Amino acid sequence: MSTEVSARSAVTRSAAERTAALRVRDVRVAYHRVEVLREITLDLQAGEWLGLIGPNGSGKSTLLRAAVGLVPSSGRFEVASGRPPQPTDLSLMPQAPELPPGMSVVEYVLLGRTAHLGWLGSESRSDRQIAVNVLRRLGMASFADRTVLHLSGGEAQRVVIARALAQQAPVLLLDEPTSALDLGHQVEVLELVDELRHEEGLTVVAAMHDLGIAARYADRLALLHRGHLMAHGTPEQVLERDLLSQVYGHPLHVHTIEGHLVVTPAPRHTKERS
Ligand SMILES: Nc1ncnc2c1ncn2[C@@H]1O[C@H](COP(=O)(O)OP(=O)(O)OP(=O)(O)O)[C@@H](O)[C@H]1O
Repeated sequence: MSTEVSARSAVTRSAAERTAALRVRDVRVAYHRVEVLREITLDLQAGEWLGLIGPNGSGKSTLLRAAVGLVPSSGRFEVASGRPPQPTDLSLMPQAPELPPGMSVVEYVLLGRTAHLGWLGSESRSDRQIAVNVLRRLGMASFADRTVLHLSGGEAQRVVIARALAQQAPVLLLDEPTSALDLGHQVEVLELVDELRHEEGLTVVAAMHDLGIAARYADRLALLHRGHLMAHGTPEQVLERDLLSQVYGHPLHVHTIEGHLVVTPAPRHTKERS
């Protein structure tokens, strides 16, 4: 079942395609001949936030990794001008990157500038300033000279986000960016990304497991299940109780609390007392 919720006219669709920051066309990925992404087609407008949701193993990371060429795919990814993405077009914050031992935080964040350096080029003072500014905006300026291996899980995750932001690509791909963060830091990071979206027209694709948080920040959600795009639309359209219960394999409730969507598991069936 595929639910493309918004039916647009052909005229509107071609206009939207022209302004898309990222187009995904019939993308398929197979690992060892087992297909894990099947005919994914999506358009992302400049400045839009797309939330990528779905159970474990549904294909979220694979889609993000395929977009930056880390896994081979068939079909097409295209950026605004209709060409395939170059390293400066898309920035991926991977789910669990290895942090190089012996590297300081600021050196690690500077790796985000690599896509902007020429062959054998080295970082300039302005690259360093960009890295320091990103760390400052994430409240991590005082960590700049610490070694990356001596960070807590949440601190390390924020440093990985800093590296992705330092790349200053127009499209930011975040793979579970806040899974290791406490509530305060979750909001801080997501608000910063949202600010950059509004200030600089950054386009965001964020894979997240917390459906309520995903709904709060995303303009649209894309729900993956076993490599299929099951639903695609506004959070109100996609966070539908029966669909989510089917996809997640457990009865779920969808509530609206103080204007925000919240998804909770239904309590397990308990035996009625006789
Ligand atoms: N390198 C690989 N080799 C073989 N199979 C892989 C590889 N990477 C991922 N897979 C498989 O591809 C499918 C999709 O995985 P993927 O990591 O994209 O899912 P996900 O939605 O990001 O999951 P999660 O929410 O658990 O991070 C899974 O069945 C997974 O086991």
